[in-house]
Amino acid sequence: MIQLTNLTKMYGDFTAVNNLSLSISPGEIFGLLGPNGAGKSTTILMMLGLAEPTSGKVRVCGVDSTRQPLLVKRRVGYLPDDVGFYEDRTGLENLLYTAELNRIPPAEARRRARELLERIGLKEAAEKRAGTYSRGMRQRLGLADVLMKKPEAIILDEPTLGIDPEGVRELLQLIRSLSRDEGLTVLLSSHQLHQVQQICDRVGLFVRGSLLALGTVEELSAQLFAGEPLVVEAEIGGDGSPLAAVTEALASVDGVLQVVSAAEQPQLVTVSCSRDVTASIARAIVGAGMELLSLSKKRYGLDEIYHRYFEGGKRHDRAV
Ligand SMILES: Nc1ncnc2c1ncn2[C@@H]1O[C@H](COP(=O)(O)OP(=O)(O)OP(=O)(O)O)[C@@H](O)[C@H]1O
Repeated sequence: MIQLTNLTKMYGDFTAVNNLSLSISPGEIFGLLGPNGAGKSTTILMMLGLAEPTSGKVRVCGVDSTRQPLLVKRRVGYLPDDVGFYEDRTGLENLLYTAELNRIPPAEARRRARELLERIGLKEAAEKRAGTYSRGMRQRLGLADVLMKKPEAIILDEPTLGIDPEGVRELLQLIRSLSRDEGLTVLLSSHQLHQVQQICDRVGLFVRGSLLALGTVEELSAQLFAGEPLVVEAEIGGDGSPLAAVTEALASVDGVLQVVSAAEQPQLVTVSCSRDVTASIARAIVGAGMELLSLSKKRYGLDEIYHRYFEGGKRHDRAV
């Protein structure tokens, strides 16, 4: 449904999107994720035919967006991060105006608008002026607006921005159920991984114009943290700091790279290993007469992805 092939966009010497290849299937909900300035909006503009790629190809709904931008616009719904409505017209009137622009016959337009307003939870507010809507209500009206013309795919740029947590939850569930019920392909961009990952079938992590990883959130963490040392955490009973004793006990365990503990939690000893030697660690600690309260493998997940890539932590330069 959406096919990007070696897509690159330069602004002068600056590469905003670097050789991006991506394929999104019909009915899929795909999250294009990345921190501010990653190149998400630039990619979306190229998909919509609103920006010309420096090189590479972009096809949406089988149409070359660069060559036939008007055709793409007819088939794809686009929700920008801040939707413009006629503030002094009601929600319903705004939808009817969109219908008119898309040459939808009046009776059908009215039926569809009412149906959508109910679906998005704005039935009661249908006759209120859009200028009085909250940010969350505006985004939901925006969603109804893009659905008026029955698009095959919708592209949402930062749809959850500025909405309170309950509003975010409602909006995301709405996007998911619309996609499922109508077989709609959804591409959404966000720098809020925690929020959107729950509804995305797959995500692509985009940093400084390059796609660093692609897949489900689990696959993403496996790709991003492959080659990292395995970390095992051991909780040792008793008073005082067991660090010296654990270090000595593990000195002969092949595969152990480093043994550390934090001053504020001396009983919790963190062991970095080049491979999974959890069982040997357990044997060595117990064999040295210490009380092993717990032993667990630390899994890299959303928190680490978030910290490392979205909050400006250490950056990987490996691209897929
Ligand atoms: N018209 C332009 N001219 C020059 N540089 C641009 C232009 N548009 C975007 N950029 C630069 O390209 C990079 C990517 O911008 P883009 O808006 O695509 O990122 P983004 O991931 O959508 O970020 P945000 O979440 O902040 O919108 C940024 O460094 C931005 O400053």
